[in-house]
Amino acid sequence: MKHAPFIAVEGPIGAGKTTLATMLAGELQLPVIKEIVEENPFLDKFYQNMDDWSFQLEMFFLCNRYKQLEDTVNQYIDKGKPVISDYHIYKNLIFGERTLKGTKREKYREIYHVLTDDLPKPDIILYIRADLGTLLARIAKRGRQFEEDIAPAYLQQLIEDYDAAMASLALTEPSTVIVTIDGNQVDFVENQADFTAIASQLKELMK
Ligand SMILES: Nc1ncnc2c1ncn2[C@@H]1O[C@H](COP(=O)(O)OP(=O)(O)O)[C@@H](O)[C@H]1O
Ligand SMILES: Nc1nc2c(ncn2[C@H]2C[C@H](O)[C@@H](COP(=O)(O)O)O2)c(=O)[nH]1
Repeated sequence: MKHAPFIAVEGPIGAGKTTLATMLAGELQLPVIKEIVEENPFLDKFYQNMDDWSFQLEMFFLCNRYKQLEDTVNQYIDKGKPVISDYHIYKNLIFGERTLKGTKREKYREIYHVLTDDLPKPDIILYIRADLGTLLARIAKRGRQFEEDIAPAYLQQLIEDYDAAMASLALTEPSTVIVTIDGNQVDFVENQADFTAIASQLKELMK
């Protein structure tokens, strides 16, 4: 790779993004950028009434990620330092297209493009795919109270949205390497060999 890579771990809710990004950062001695979740004032309200709270929530995520990405550019990318993040800013569009309707969706889409089109995109995406049963089990294991009522149908839609989004990114961002990880079969938490295989593949890609 010509320059120090910007790596993003992606996948639907509970796929293991934060876990994998943190483990890889430790193994490869990389700085890690993590999603701000617990301080989010709208998430619990959103899960109780999506239609009422989706615009506030999506705008909050977008503004937070925009600021985090700006800081990441200044601290790492512009200085030629590699960095790993537990999300790709494109997820704002994945969620926004799913949760927003009508003019709010159109306005949000415009704001997303104005804010992000000129920002650097990850060179490598580690995309963790997992089926509904796996995601529900991991969300339950994580035990966040506000996620107890996540509708399985919403999660299933997001699984499909993520697949479509990664296929679309492969076409629109052809220089991005997308590595798909089967999160149902590959267990980087319990199985050291599985983790080592992912870390080795990433090291090769970073050369
Ligand atoms: N491969 C795995 N096997 C078992 N548990 C996992 C695995 N990946 C993640 N977990 C657990 O599942 C929960 C959700 O993982 P997390 O990394 O928070 O997902 P995400 O960031 O994608 O939402 C956490 O409790 C984590 O410890
Ligand atoms: N509607 C949206 N919800 C989002 C977005 N990003 C994250 N989330 C939710 C999903 C989880 O409940 C929680 C943490 O996300 P993880 O994927 O790290 O588990 O926040 C979003 O952009 N829109």
